Amino acid sequence: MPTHHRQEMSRTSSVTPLRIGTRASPLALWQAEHVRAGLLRAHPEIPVEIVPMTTQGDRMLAVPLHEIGGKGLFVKEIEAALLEGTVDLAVHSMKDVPAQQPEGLEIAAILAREDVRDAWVSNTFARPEDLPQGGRVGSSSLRRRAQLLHRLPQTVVLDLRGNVATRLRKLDAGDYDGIVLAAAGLKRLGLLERIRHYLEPELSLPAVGQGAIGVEIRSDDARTRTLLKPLNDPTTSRCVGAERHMNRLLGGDCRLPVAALAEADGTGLRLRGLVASPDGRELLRAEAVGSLAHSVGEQVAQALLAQGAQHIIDEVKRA
Ligand SMILES: NCc1[nH]cc(CCC(=O)O)c1CC(=O)O
Repeated sequence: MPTHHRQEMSRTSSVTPLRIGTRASPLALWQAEHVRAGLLRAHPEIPVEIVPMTTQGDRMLAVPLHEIGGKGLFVKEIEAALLEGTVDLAVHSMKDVPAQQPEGLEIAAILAREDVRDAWVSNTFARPEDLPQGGRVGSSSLRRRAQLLHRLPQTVVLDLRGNVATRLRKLDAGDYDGIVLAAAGLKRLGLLERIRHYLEPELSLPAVGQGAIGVEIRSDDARTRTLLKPLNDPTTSRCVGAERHMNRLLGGDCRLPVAALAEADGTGLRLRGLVASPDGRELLRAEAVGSLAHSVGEQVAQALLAQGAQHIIDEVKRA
C-alpha cells in the first residue's frame, strides 16, 4: 500500500477497532450489542464492530442437544476466529461455555447477571403443576427434564430445539402444553409477557452460568483484557466461578443433568448443586457456604460425588 494512502487512513481512524465475534441468533446479537454498549460507554474513542457467525450448533438445530455429542457446539467456531485473530473478543452466554477453557483463551469479564431462573411459558396452564396426566412439556435440556419429571412424574417431556422465537412458535402451534426457557433470554428479547410463572431455584435449579454473559479473549491480548475490566461484575464473576468449578470437578458440560446456583451475600457465597438422572427418579442435592468460590465449588462437588453422582454421570455419558 502506498505511503500516502496509509497516512490518510490513519487520519480518519487512529484507534484500532475492537471486533466482537458472536452467534447470529437474535439473543446472541442482543448480548453482543450489550457488550458493545458497555465498551463504548467505558471507551468512547474506540470503535467496536460486531461480526456475526454461524456455529455447528446452529447448523444442527434439528438434533437433540445431548445427542450431538460435542462440547461447546455454540462456541467452537467463534473461539477459532478468536485464536486466528479475525475477532478480538467473543461474547457468550456463560451457560454455553464448556467447563474447560481451550489453551490460549480466557474469560476476561463476566457481566452483571440477569434473572437466573427458568421460566414456564404456556398458553393453557398457569403452572406446570396444573398439567394433566400425559401433559406435554417441551425442553431440550436434560437438567430441566430431570427436575420436572422428578416433581411431576405424570408429565411427558418432549425435545424442543431452536432459538427462542422458534421454540415459542412450536409452543403456539400446539406441539406442547408448555415449555421451559431461561427467564434471562426472554427478558433480553422483550418477551417478558410470555412468562406465566417463574420456576424458583428450589424447583428448577438453573444451569451453571445461566443468566450471565461472558467475554472471552486471547490470553496474550493484554490490550483487550484491560479495556474489558470496567465491564466485569466481581460478584457475578465469583458466583459463576463457583458454579463452573463444581461443574469441572464433576466432568460436567451442558449435556449433563447438572445444575448449580451460587448467590453472594456480602462476602459470603452460598452454592447449591444438583445431579439427576434424566428420568428424574434419582436426584441428588448438595449445598455449601463459604467465602472462596473454589472451596464452595469443591465442597458441593465432593458432597454430590459422595452421594453417587458419578454413576449417574457415567450412565448419561454411556447413553
Ligand atoms: N442454550 C441456549 C441458551 N443459552 C443461553 C440462554 C438464555 C440466556 C442465559 O441463560 O443467559 C439460552 C436459551 C434458554 O435456555 O432458554
